Amino acid sequence: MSKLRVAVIGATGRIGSEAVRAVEAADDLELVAALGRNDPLTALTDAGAQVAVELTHPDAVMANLEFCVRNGIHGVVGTTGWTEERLTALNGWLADSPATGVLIAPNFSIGAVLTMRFAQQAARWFETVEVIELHHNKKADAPSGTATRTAQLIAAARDEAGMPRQQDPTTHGLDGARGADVDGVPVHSVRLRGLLAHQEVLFGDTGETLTIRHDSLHHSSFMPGILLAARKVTGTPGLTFGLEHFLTDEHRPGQD
Ligand SMILES: NC(=O)C1=CN([C@@H]2O[C@H](COP(=O)(O)OP(=O)(O)OC[C@H]3O[C@@H](n4cnc5c(N)ncnc54)[C@H](OP(=O)(O)O)[C@@H]3O)[C@@H](O)[C@H]2O)C=CC1
Ligand SMILES: O=C(O)C1=N[C@H](C(=O)O)C[C@H](O)C1
Repeated sequence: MSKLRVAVIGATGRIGSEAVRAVEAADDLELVAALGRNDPLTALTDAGAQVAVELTHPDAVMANLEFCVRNGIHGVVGTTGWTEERLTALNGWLADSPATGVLIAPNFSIGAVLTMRFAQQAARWFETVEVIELHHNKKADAPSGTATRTAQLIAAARDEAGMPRQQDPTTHGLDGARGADVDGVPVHSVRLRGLLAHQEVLFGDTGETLTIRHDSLHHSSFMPGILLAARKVTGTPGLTFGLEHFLTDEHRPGQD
C-alpha cells in the first residue's frame, strides 16, 4: 500500500521537529517536505504533499493554510491564535476546495482533550470556575489555545444549563490581577522556564473545590494525536475543530 505523503511546516520548531521524527518513524507515512521559516510553500506542491502538518506561529498560519487549501493539501493544524474571523476566512477557502479537510486541534494530547471534556461536564455543577494555564517561557501567545478553548466550552456548558455569568466582586486591584476574561471565565497564564504545557481548571462551590489538572511533560505527548489526525483528515472534508472528533475506541492503547 502506498504511504501517505506528509509535510511538516515549522519543522525547526519545538513541536515541529518532534513531528518530523514521528512522521519519519511511522510505517504508513512518508515525510516528503520539512519546511522552516524561509522555505517557499511551493516546496509542498513540488513534493506532492497530501497532508501538511502546520506548527508555526499565529502570524504565519493563515498564509500557510490558504496555500494548502487552495492546492488541495489537507491540513493538520496545531498552531494557536484562532478567532471567529480567522475561522470564517478558512471556511471560505474550504468552500472553494470542497474535497479538502482541515483539522485544527487546540491540543493534540489525549489528557488535554479529556481535561476539556471533564471540564465541560463539571461546569454545570459549580457556581465558580477559573482556568490556570502554565507554559514554558518561550511561548508566543497568551492565553494558550487550550485554555481559551477550555473556557469557551465551560461557558457554553454553563449557558446551556441556564447558569448566570459569574459575579466578580473585585473593585480594587491591579490591571490583569484577575486574568483574562474568556466568555466570562477568568484565565490566568503562567510562563516559567522548565515548564512545558500544563493546565488546571478550578471549580468551586459551597464548602468544596474540584481541580482538573493536566501536564504535558514532553512534546511526545502530542505525537499520537498528530499522526492520527494526518491519517484521518484526508477522509474528512471541511473544517474539524478539536481532536475529539477524530478519536474512536480503536485509538485506545492496546487496541491495535
Ligand atoms: N495543538 C497542540 O497540541 C500544540 C500546539 N502548539 C503550537 O504550535 C505552535 C508552534 O509552537 P512551538 O513549536 O513551541 O514554536 P517554535 O517557535 O519552537 O517553532 C515555530 C516554528 O515555526 C517557524 N515560524 C515562526 N514564525 C514564523 C513565521 N512568521 N513564518 C514562518 N515560519 C515561522 C519557526 O521558524 P524559526 O525556527 O526560523 O523561527 C519554527 O520552525 C504554537 O502556536 C504553539 O502554541 C505547540 C505544542 C502543542
Ligand atoms: O505552545 C505550546 O507549547 C503549546 N501550545 C498549545 C496551546 O496554546 O494550547 C498546546 C499546548 O498547550 C502546548
